[in-house]
Amino acid sequence: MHAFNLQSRPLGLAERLADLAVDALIDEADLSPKPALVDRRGSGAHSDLHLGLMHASALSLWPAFKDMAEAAQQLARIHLPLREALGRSGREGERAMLVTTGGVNTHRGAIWALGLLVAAAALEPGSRAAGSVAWRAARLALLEDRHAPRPLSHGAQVAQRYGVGGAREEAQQGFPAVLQWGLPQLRRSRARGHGEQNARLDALLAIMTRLADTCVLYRAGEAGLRAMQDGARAVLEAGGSASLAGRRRLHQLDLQLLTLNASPGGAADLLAACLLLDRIEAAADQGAN
Ligand SMILES: CC(C)(COP(=O)(O)OP(=O)(O)OC[C@H]1O[C@@H](n2cnc3c(N)ncnc32)[C@H](O[C@H]2O[C@H](COP(=O)(O)OP(=O)(O)OP(=O)(O)O)[C@@H](O)[C@H]2O)[C@@H]1O)[C@@H](O)C(=O)NCCC(=O)NCCS
Ligand SMILES: Nc1ncnc2[nH]cnc12
Repeated sequence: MHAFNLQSRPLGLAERLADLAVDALIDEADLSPKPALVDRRGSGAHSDLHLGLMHASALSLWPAFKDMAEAAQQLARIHLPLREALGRSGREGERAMLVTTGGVNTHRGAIWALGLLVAAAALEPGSRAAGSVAWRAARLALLEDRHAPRPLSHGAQVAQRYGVGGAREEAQQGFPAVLQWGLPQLRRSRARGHGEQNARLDALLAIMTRLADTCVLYRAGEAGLRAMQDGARAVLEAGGSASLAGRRRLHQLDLQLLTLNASPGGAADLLAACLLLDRIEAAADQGAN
């Protein structure tokens, strides 16, 4: 079911992609129990976030995602004018998010990742394999938007301090955390019959085993990042979130990350990217265009 399918006229491609992106964000927010993140149980390591705010934020981004997909359809190739059009829509999306949340950053990384992916999918509607979409998104991310402000963001501070590439590099490399870890784990856990919610949790954990999450680094340094990566690996090695041993480990990881104030917000964004790519590919399998 999609958030905006209430109108009677058939939806265009850009609208359907925006629906899929918003759905992926809402499904990520709802997924529970996620370690130290906002979910149905509560606010995790965040004092300024809650589930209703995550939903409202996701819904506020629909016009920006639609605009990005439309720009890709209209400009129809990977070049600077498209990259800069995406930057404008992305900044417009950030403004809408901040108005909706009263100034709280809920989805900055997600606007970037899902925006690029939505545009990449709209560029070539017949080519929706996850790897192909991510590769086009990477080529877009490699173009330098001349109008992008360069604030000393948390990500930029962490990049200077620890020499990690963060959200920008993850996109420029074609979303390896999603393509190599999240998506294969999602599909493996589904194939083992673990149930959709457990498969999504396992995909999040698989992303957490590898990601240099700048949110975690900013809040909890390298010790926090190690705790996130090692703890996520321990859950998967114990059998994943569908097993009793894995659930016990997941509970321990939740407590540990809460103690460290280490929220894996970047991994959460990339889980949403993973769900989006999975659905775009499934739409292709069903012959949608
Ligand atoms: C290119 C940008 C993504 C800017 O990147 P930069 O690193 O400079 O900026 P940040 O503001 O730090 O945002 C990056 C967000 O990306 C997520 N993330 C973190 N690590 C990774 C990773 N390795 N790979 C992918 N994604 C990652 C993460 O987002 C989540 O965390 C957010 C909360 O973070 P923060 O504000 O630090 O919050 P708190 O710790 O809670 O702070 P306090 O409240 O405690 O103070 C949350 O929003 C999640 O989404 C990082 O935060 C891009 O934004 C950009 O250039 N935009 C310009 C517009 C544009 O061109 N758009 C293109 C449209 S396609
Ligand atoms: N569920 C979540 N909790 C906290 N930060 C997030 N950023 C994106 N999704 C998030």
